[in-house]
Amino acid sequence: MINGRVTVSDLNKVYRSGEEETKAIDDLSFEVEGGEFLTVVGPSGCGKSTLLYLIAGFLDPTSGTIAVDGDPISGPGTDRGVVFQDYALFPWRTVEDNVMYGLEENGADEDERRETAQRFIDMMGLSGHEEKYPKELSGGMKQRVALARTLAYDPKILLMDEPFGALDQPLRESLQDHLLDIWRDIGKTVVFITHDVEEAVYLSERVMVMTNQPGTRKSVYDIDLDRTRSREEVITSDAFAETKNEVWKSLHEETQQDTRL
Ligand SMILES: Nc1ncnc2c1ncn2[C@@H]1O[C@H](COP(=O)(O)OP(=O)(O)OP(=O)(O)O)[C@@H](O)[C@H]1O
Repeated sequence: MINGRVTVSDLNKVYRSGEEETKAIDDLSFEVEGGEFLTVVGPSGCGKSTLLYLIAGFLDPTSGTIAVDGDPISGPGTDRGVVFQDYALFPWRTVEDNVMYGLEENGADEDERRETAQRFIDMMGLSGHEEKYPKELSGGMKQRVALARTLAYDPKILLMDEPFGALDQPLRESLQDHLLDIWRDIGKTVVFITHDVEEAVYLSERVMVMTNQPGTRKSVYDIDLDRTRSREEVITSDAFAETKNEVWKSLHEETQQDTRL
């Protein structure tokens, strides 16, 4: 059964260090359908990464629940895979060994693991680079290794924290298209975080805009674009421009109120 529905209910997160309290997430509720691509945008510091780490199970909520297919989570699990902006690869492992890492726990023998890793290395266009180390790779290649490593252990849900934020525009666009192809092929739920409204609208089926800190849901947009068309046709269409403007306006209202600026 492939599903991957994420249900966030009455979520609150307060960070405490000594006397100081920071309320990062305030009473946030939303649902992501199995197989859906949802992007979260919001002002800096509104709690986007916190939200992703809570869904990943790396952090515990102060109150509220997060459920996957109806079961409340109580920590990290292989049903959820995280891709970070800074790749988080093991520098001492080759590309192949990085991709094989997530498979080491699941009981498959070495040949099986190698075969699975190779499939995802090929899928990400990294064939021929199996024996290289992260320091020998470009940023775009490192991010493709990180994505291959996460996809290889077959999580139902991909949690992506500004994964293309460190890349230049052409690489960013090429990885966005690659991600969309993979998402269409293998049907994962994606929760994607970005600062970039154009990226959000281009990639997603829905975009959620968060308020200023403490972050909660401000607005949600259904993105209704003809996905059978090329990037150029989509990006230059009136529908794209209109949707992008709406999302931008909603986000801009929040950044205008940011007292730290
Ligand atoms: N470990 C921590 N201890 C205390 N406060 C924290 C901690 N991590 C985050 N915060 C605070 O919680 C709030 C939300 O942070 P978070 O990193 O989730 O926001 P963000 O929306 O991802 O920001 P950005 O877009 O700038 O990356 C911020 O005010 C931040 O300073």
